[in-house]
Amino acid sequence: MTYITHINTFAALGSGVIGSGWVARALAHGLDVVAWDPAPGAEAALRQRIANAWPALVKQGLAAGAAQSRLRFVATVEDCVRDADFIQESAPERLELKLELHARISAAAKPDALIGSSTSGLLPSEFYEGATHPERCVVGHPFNPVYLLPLVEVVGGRHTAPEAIQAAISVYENLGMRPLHVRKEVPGFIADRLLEALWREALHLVNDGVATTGEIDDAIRFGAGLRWSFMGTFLTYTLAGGDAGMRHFMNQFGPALKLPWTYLPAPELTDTLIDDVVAGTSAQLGEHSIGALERYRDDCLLAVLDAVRVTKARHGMSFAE
Ligand SMILES: NC(=O)C1=CN([C@@H]2O[C@H](COP(=O)(O)OP(=O)(O)OC[C@H]3O[C@@H](n4cnc5c(N)ncnc54)[C@H](O)[C@@H]3O)[C@@H](O)[C@H]2O)C=CC1
Ligand SMILES: C[N+](C)(C)CC(=O)CC(=O)[O-]
Repeated sequence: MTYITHINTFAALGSGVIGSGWVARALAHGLDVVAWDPAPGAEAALRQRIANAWPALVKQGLAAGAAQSRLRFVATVEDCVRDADFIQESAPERLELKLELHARISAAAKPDALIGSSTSGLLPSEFYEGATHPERCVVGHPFNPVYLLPLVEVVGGRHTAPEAIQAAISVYENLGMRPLHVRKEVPGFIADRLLEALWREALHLVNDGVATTGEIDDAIRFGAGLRWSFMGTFLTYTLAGGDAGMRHFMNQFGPALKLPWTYLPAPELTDTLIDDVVAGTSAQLGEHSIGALERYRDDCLLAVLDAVRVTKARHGMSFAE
């Protein structure tokens, strides 16, 4: 089976925070967009959100023919999806609601139109259970604001065809995104599992009176947050091991996982796990030396710091705010 990957018409169901972000991204890429949301006043709210996002999209660069006027708001699910080449659902995070909605969407859609859900963690095998042609149904989990952040996690369910995953990846790439195929259908996928661990600890810190929410946010935005924009945790910690890299880092800081600093259970640091981590980070290092990556990291940090400073000043803020 082949799926539609050359998209002219993008359908968006649910036009809240995430749905409106998808609409903005699709419009900025020069597509026709059809949207549906059952809430009273949803169309006006959507158009307002798009207008608010548009200056950033103009700055980023619009595709030829991109226009806010290419958005059409319709009255039913069926009108929204009937002629769509690609469908993205961003309805509330409730299993029963998504189950019922996807049965309706998939029954009315073209059989070769891919269907993506923005869910943050519900499992596609569960909420696509009643779908027609479930083999073309995937999760495409985006990050807020959807019109600027590139990451989209692509997850298949029990019935999803491997070709549908590849086709969805190709569609998201054409929308300027950076798809990440989550190969196992696990709750929270990859990114939210990481974010939730941080979030849970942040709430413990507040609950225990250790720090205010502002202090906790400062702990992120003046430290790890700056480097996370260009280097992930594994490679960052490889550099933190000095010239000896990840194996030295694991020897030195691995035992602290058992103290424990967090309220979450730590994984067993088996030889296999350490070897896998070392092998993975070695592959990430490739031909680069630690020194070269340190220069790259520092260069990036300076550029990010400068960008943040200049942007804050433009908005009337000091760097420390
Ligand atoms: N807010 C976030 O940071 C992120 C949310 N998501 C996911 O995106 C989805 C939507 O979340 P948000 O946009 O944050 O929620 P939201 O509450 O901002 O928007 C949900 C929209 O769905 C509409 N709606 C209500 N019943 C509906 C139905 N039966 N069918 C279609 N639409 C319906 C509501 O009127 C509302 O406009 C959820 O699955 C959520 O897990 C994914 C990534 C990030
Ligand atoms: C809070 N959240 C789980 C809905 C967040 C996400 O899913 C991704 C994001 O934008 O942080």
